[in-house]
Amino acid sequence: MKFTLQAQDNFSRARAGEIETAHGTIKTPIFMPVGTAGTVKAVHQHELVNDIQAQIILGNTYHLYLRPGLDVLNKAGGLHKFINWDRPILTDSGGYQVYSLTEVRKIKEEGVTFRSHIDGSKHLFTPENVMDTQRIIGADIIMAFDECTPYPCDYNYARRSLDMTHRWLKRCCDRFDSTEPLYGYDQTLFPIVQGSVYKDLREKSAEKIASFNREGNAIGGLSVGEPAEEMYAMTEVVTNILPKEKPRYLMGVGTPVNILENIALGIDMFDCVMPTRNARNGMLFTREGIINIKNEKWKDDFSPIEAESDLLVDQIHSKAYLRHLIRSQEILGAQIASLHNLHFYLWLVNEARERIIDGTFYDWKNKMVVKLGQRL
Ligand SMILES: Nc1nc2cc3nc(NCCc4ccc(CCO)cc4)[nH]c3cc2c(=O)[nH]1
Repeated sequence: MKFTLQAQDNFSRARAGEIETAHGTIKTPIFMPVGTAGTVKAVHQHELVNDIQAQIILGNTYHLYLRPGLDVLNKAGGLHKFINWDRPILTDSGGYQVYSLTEVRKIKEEGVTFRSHIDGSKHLFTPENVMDTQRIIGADIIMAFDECTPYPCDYNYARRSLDMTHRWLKRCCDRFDSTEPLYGYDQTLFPIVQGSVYKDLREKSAEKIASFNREGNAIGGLSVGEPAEEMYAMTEVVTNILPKEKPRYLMGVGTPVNILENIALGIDMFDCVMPTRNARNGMLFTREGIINIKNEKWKDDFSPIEAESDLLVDQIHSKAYLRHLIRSQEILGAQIASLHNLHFYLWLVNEARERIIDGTFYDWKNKMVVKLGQRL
């Protein structure tokens, strides 16, 4: 994997670049649609995801391991072949999903035991077997097995948690560096910075992660309920330390405003379920602000969903029609709203990229942050 920096903003830490992977080049800043179980929910034909020019999609080790399972993925020749997607894929390592999706779980030095949220069966994830699993899935970029430190937590818990994440990272690197890719193309392992909302722990973790000298670095333990100001403060501390010449991936972020503020703090890669998960209950992100399409005020508004958008469904369908579909729980409503939101997120980060390159990012970002935060 190769990262090329193409432009650096003069008034912020924002930068534009390109990441070359075995499945093609990603232009940054980038938003990665979350295709949890091998698809982007409600937008099941990923030809549609193609329409929205998604450059890379995100999968989850936890979900894919449970269903369809490693045997099927191995026989398919990996996830790319299984879902017939020939562009880059990134998989999260499962640490966060076990923490956020399962009740019964135990975290020990060896790893995490948990019960499947699907059928209650018992499983153990360790740094080693999560590396082996991500080799079988075959994503271009894979994540280290970490503990996403819960929020809030006291200082001592955060310190012990990040020390274990660092020990697990060493085990991930040893395993990854001593195994080969299974399908003939290289994969890249990103370590993950933790440290909760404690400045000194974030500095310690960022220095430790940077010392592993991997090809890209991720920031975890944020977008877990902390106030946005805390998120920005921790991102600023960490991007101060992570090497400039490597991509920085802020996990699970976020709202359009979160994304713009973190681009200005030097983040290159984002993922979040928000655009698709919130779309299903009618939350639409637009250039002018947030629309709750179920609101009475759109009942007889026959204007296009978003006239300025170059997405077909935004132009040919009205707000009134989408309101009707969502209120009627029609699948088409979820599909249109999900497509719209994904397209908006991809437009937003591409617009940011172009403005970083032409030097107009900073003023535009400050204007957009005001507009994007308002409820229409
Ligand atoms: N391996 C690893 N993965 C992570 C994924 C994350 N995802 C998040 N936040 C997602 C938060 C999130 C969840 C749901 C919705 C939709 C409902 O409004 C939006 C945001 N934080 C995260 C932290 C980590 C982390 O430390 N380590």
